[in-house]
Amino acid sequence: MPHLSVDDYAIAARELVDSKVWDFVCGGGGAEITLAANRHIFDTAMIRPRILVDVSICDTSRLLLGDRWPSPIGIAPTAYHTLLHPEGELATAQGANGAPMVVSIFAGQPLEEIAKRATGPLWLQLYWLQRRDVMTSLAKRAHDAGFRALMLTVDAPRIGRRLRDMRNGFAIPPHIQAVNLDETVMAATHQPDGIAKHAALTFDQRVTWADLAWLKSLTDLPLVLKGVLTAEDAALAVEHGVDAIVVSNHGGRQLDGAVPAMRALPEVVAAVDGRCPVLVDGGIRHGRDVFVALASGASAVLIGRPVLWALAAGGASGVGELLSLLNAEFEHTMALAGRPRAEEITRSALYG
Ligand SMILES: Cc1cc2nc3c(=O)[nH]c(=O)nc-3n(C[C@H](O)[C@H](O)[C@H](O)COP(=O)(O)O)c2cc1C
Ligand SMILES: CC(C)CC(=O)C(=O)O
Repeated sequence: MPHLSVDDYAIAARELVDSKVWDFVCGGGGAEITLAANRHIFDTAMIRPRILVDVSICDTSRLLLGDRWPSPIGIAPTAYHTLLHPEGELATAQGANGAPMVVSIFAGQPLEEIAKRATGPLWLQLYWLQRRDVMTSLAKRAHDAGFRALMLTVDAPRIGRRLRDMRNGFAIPPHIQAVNLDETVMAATHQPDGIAKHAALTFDQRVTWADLAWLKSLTDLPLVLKGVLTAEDAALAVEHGVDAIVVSNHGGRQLDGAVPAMRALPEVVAAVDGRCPVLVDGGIRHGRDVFVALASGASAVLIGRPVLWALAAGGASGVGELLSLLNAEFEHTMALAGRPRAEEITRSALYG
């Protein structure tokens, strides 16, 4: 059966993936209020289509941090792709078909091997570890392997209370390893509730804005801050020299009750006022959602769980097909909305 929607990948993956891993991937924090709210915004957004416009060519490409992306869709950082497919991030990078991929600090494959299989720009995502020597070495390895940016995730000084994982006693199985970190850093991860335990032991909860200068000094790569949800923090991010912002609540996995990323997006875009690109993630499941995010002021979007579903269902080709589907849906929306160029996807494209 061809996969005609992102949901089709979820249905296919659910058949194949262990139920505890499924809950880890699909679950959120607390009562999953924010997880549901992320989706609700897209389901209620309505487009104002223009008519009698030449839409024979719709340009989906975007220039971001010096790279041309085939579409405004990138792959969000998600840990342990080897939980979903034996080749893990190698398959994802190959299947990206030119789309940018953010590699998680908890990737299951070595950065250098992922770089060899990459088809588009790679960014490396970091959590702030107490072991700064480990961060230094990761940043330098990413730079040397040709990664194009570093991303610091700032919404997880500790891990959200993920009730599904707690009820399941979920632990990362011993054969699944965050191979870019040494075993002493990772030891707690394989115990029950290990993700939260490991983060409590290894993440630095004392980090503040003043520390960003140190991270920036490690390489000449642009720094992207992921997990911004307010105008105040967006303004601080720009003041501290951040090169791009991702408006994100971590796919509803961290603070339950946090504002949906799409609702926070307009105030962040206003505060940034064109000084750096603003990306958004959380709940994007259709090319139409990409259009809505761009019309709300985003420069680009990142996709999390659907990539993992496609990886589980079809490896590299599954990921490639998923991204082609989302891009085709986005291009189709541009055409039927009568907005064939990026600059026409503005707030006026949305109702209300
Ligand atoms: C299984 C899983 C693992 C994740 N791991 C990371 C991670 O290692 N680093 C990070 O910054 N965000 C991580 N995230 C959050 C994603 O980058 C992204 O913010 C979120 O998935 C976007 O929402 P979506 O899944 O609804 O598209 C993870 C999300 C999931 C579902
Ligand atoms: C291993 C986890 C800390 C990765 C993560 O960010 C998540 O599960 O949301």
